Amino acid sequence: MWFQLCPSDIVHVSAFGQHIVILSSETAIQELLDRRSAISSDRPLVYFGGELVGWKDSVPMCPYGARHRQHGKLMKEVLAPIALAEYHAMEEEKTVEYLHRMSQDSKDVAEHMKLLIASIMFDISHAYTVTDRDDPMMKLAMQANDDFVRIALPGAYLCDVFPIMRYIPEWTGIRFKQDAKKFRKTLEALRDDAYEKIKVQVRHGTAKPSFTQSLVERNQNPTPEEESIYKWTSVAVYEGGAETTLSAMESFFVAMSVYPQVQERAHAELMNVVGPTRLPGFSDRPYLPYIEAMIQEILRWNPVGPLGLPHRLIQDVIYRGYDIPAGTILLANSWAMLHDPDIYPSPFEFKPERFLATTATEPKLNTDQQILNPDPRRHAFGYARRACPGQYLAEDALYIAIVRTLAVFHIGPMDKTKTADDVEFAGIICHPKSLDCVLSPRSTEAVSLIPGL
Ligand code: HEM
Repeated sequence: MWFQLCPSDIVHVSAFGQHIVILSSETAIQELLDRRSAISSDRPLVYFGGELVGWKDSVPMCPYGARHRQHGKLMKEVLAPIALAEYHAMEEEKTVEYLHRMSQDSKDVAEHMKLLIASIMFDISHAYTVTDRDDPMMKLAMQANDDFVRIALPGAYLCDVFPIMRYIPEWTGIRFKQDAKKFRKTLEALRDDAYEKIKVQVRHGTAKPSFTQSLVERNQNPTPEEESIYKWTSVAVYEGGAETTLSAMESFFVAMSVYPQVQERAHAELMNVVGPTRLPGFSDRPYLPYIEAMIQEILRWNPVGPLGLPHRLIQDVIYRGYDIPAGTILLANSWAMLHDPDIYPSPFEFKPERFLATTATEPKLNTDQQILNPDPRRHAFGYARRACPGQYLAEDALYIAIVRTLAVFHIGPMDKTKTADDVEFAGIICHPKSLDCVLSPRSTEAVSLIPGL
């Protein structure tokens, strides 16, 4: 492995012939990912995940080209603004079910959140109702997600670095082949089971409206390639959306438990705008600037994907006089950019007000004339042609879960001595190391806002 001297805003690591370049400035990202998106919109096809497990056919991982464009068109359809508005009523309903569960047992916050997010994503993709934490479809999807997180890092398995190892036969009992077989089985079940059921329902005229049902109905004699794209795109709604939105929700709970003053200000805004006699809904959103700023701060404070997902260069590039060869994996260090103290003063503090309109006397530019506190979603949702297609659905889900939780519950730390300095996050999809917060009803009146209680 070697490192070499390169422009200060990129780090070039090379190991066993594989080049990885980490981009740590806005300029590097603009130059290498945004402007040159045509040559950096590919994904690295890591042998283990891509080839052996089969991720190479899915939206997040497939190479750039006709298949990706087709995926993209379908994703735009299910996530179009008009479709997102149609999901609002369902999201409000699912949030009420979540409040019910939380009011009965407020201990396992992460489990309640998983269930809420899975129920929203599966309703959109398959009109499938997730019942409880033992739901078979949710378990399958979570397993596939765990497998993905394990294998998504280039080089996670030795056979990625030494492709010759792929020829070691399975009967030798070698670990990576056994793992691959298990992961592939889970992934194929997730891709096929629910889709095949909906196909039968469409034939019998009993399918409920959903994204998958619309894909099956529009083309009842698809080619194998078309059908494969339909299946992978419908799975992408859950696979792209669940773990990521969950990570952001977990950051919200952690932030509220260690920044009580932020929680109280957000609650006060809710009381001013919505009042204590009803639950907040989507129609209140334009009138809640502090909550909106809080969503931005959640995405900045603990970016869900600190290094995003890897891109791959398809041709040689020169960046500030420095040669970067084709095949290089590009990683955007979004975390560094969202914690740059020259751009986001006091970057480790959770301060939603940094995104509110400042007074005339407050500076908007730093001494280098760079804009202070720009919208973090520029980095949080990735870049160019591979940018996240689910951004607005994610923000809707975060908004409704946040406002309704705050309207009914108070969030506090399990351990009262815990402060913001004790909070730690880890992972390529970044989760807090522990989610030790407790929820208690704000008041009897607040709990009585939950319909049906
Ligand atoms: C807070 C929630 C979310 C965050 C922070 C997030 C972030 C990201 C990031 C950083 C990428 C990589 C972009 C790149 O490589 O440049 C990505 C890709 C992707 N996201 Fe999201 N995401 C979220 C929610 C969602 C949701 C709700 C969906 C689907 C409904 C979704 C679907 C996808 C897909 C399909 C890709 C792959 C895009 C491609 O390669 O063409 N994401 N997301």
